[in-house]
Amino acid sequence: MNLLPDDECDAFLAALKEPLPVTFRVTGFRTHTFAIMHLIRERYFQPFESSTTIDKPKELVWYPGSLAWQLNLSRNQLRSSTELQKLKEFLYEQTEHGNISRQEAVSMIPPLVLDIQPHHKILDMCAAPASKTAQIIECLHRDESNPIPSGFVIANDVDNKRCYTLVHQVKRLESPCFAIMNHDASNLPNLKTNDGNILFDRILCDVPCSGDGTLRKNPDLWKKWNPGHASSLQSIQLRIETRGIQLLAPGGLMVYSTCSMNPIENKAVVSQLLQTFQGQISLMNINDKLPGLRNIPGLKKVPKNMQSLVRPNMFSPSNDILEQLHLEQCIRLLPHHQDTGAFFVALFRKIDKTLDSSLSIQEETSQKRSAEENVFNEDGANFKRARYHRENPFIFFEEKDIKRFWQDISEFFGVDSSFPVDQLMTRIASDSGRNIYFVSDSLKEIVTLNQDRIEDTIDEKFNKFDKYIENSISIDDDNLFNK
Ligand SMILES: C[S@@+](CC[C@H](N)C(=O)[O-])C[C@H]1O[C@@H](n2cnc3c(N)ncnc32)[C@H](O)[C@@H]1O
Repeated sequence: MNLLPDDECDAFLAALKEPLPVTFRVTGFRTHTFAIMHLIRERYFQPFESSTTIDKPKELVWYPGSLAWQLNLSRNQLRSSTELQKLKEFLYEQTEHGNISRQEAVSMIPPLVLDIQPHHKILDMCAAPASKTAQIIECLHRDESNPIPSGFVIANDVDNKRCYTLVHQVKRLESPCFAIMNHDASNLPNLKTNDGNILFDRILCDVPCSGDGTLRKNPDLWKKWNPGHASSLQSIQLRIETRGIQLLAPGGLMVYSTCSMNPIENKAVVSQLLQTFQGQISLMNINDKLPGLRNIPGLKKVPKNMQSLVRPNMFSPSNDILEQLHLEQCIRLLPHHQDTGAFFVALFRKIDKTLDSSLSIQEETSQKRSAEENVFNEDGANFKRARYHRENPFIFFEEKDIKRFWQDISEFFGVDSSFPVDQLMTRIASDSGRNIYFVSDSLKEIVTLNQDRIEDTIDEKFNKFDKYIENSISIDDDNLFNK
């Protein structure tokens, strides 16, 4: 099929048959991050030095700060190893504390190419279970001297249950600059601010896909795979990606990624998007951003025998157009390149000029397409959209709350009088069992200005904008004093 050079086929197939090695990264960019990494190297990597049976850990050289590592062991081998008991316990414990993330190597790539800065407004369109969202939040907080950056991250997922997993994963990071939306990403509503609708500086579009890049981790996929799978997902992938471009600010970057090797979900989707937004977006070169990462350029043409379920945008455009698209700037990571799963990454930049009015940010239309049509789980299977539950309102502290609660709390914990009390909120109007949350001022603006949409749409029994604020600085948390 010409998916890879002939002389790499044997290595590719051999890698696919091997279990996936364990990879992890130490989270964040703070001083303690480097202290934890030092501890791991000095103390927990010791058994590898003396062992004759296990390979030494390998640094993922393209990940900044020497913070990501690969063990030449599968999860099962690590679980059953007595030699590595201490490392195993440490990894488990530190994962619970949010200091370590057991993330697939290739899945770490998309957030890295976005070059995230603390002032960026960031959207993660298909975010659950949040491994990349966590990475994005860490980048936003990379400047230790500024604990509440002006930027923020909105993470969205259509699957209501998976949004709770998202909450669980991300709350360990204790960021006041993070909110979750639960919505079909292909029809995401605009979010209002005092300056108009938000256009995002950075967007991660990690779409639902057929997932054949995860064959090493999910061997069951060998039995389930069929070519129609990718074809049926292509339409939603394209619609999500299109909405992403509409929500991207001029000059902003959007990364499109899949854990699929299928050109129908990768090259064909990227090529269609470039043609739709011709002259308004450009494809960026990723290779120079991650030195040391082995990969293969994006395919120029979709192999003919993959076009089993035919739509026009599954075919390659004419050679003239192809030459202008520069699809070779996308990257494909294959399992034999550096002993990982497979992945596809494309990076777009929105050209810094006013958009053609037909493509400008669309006010959400209550699309006639049923929501169910747009919902796919991780295996790409269409599932029934979960019924949405009414979420509690977001109630920011007012003068009466300050008198009733905050005085006692702040005295007890010795909170500085400069603490921005008006950025505290609760989710329950009554006094009983209240959790108190802290959000940054930019996030407060978004929550306040978009609150009405929640009620409107719930009345319609169709969830258009339903979010959970989860920054989880509860009052018994030591971090309250640091914020
Ligand atoms: C590949 S996974 C995302 C993985 C995630 N970015 C991470 O790094 O942990 C794709 C996600 O898309 C979600 N999804 C499926 N259809 C969607 C849609 N129409 N809109 C938004 N999310 C969708 C799925 O629920 C799933 O959580």
